[in-house]
Amino acid sequence: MLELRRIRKSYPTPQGLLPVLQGVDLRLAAGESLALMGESGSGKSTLLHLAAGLDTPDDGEVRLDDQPLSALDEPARARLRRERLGLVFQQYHLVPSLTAADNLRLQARLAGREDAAWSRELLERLGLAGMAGRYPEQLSGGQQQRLAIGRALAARPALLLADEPTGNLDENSADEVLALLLALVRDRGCALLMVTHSPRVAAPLDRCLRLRHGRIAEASL
Ligand SMILES: Nc1ncnc2c1ncn2[C@@H]1O[C@H](COP(=O)(O)OP(=O)(O)OP(=O)(O)O)[C@@H](O)[C@H]1O
Repeated sequence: MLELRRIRKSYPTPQGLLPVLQGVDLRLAAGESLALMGESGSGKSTLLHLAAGLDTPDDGEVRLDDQPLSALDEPARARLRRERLGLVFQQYHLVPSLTAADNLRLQARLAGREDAAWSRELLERLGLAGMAGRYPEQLSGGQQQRLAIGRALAARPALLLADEPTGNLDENSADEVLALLLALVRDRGCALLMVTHSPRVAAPLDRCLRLRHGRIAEASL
């Protein structure tokens, strides 16, 4: 499903090049869920952006559905993202001029997979059914976070990439939303790569990896 091979990535900084990823290998099978942990600044978000084809590695290869992303031009990468991936980033990137329901609908339509019943079910299961007609600014932070999760799942992606998807929720809501996210992902056979700082959030996932000094290792919680 997703494969990262010998990925290297550095950022230019005023002090010179900052090496962030220094030979990262990772494989995620269809339907598998994987937690990615590591200290702040260890490169987790960088890895997620590379996996989504939103940034390119300095060296190494990202393969999605056995296709090297580097072989695709940007429009083809964007199409692959729309049709195969769901993204939940720390900034929700909801469309402010669209209601909650329309944020979901737009995502599904862009992927050519509009499904009113599934959108309704998502809003319901995420506890947002009564808020379908509200605009993002009329929702609390936690509700926006749940809407961002719903939007990412609206087009039934094969792979969900999520960066701290429950980071803005209190512990009880985080547990609830995480359980729901895992149920939705498992129901659909969707693979999941989730960045988290929390061993508690990582625990129910199939595997856990840790980024350290630019490399990746199997982690125990
Ligand atoms: N565009 C950029 N230019 C320069 N440095 C960057 C850039 N993006 C990230 N970095 C640096 O690269 C390192 C890795 O950043 P990244 O956001 O991937 O870490 P992270 O593990 O996701 O951190 P956190 O857990 O705090 O979100 C950090 O030291 C960060 O300051």
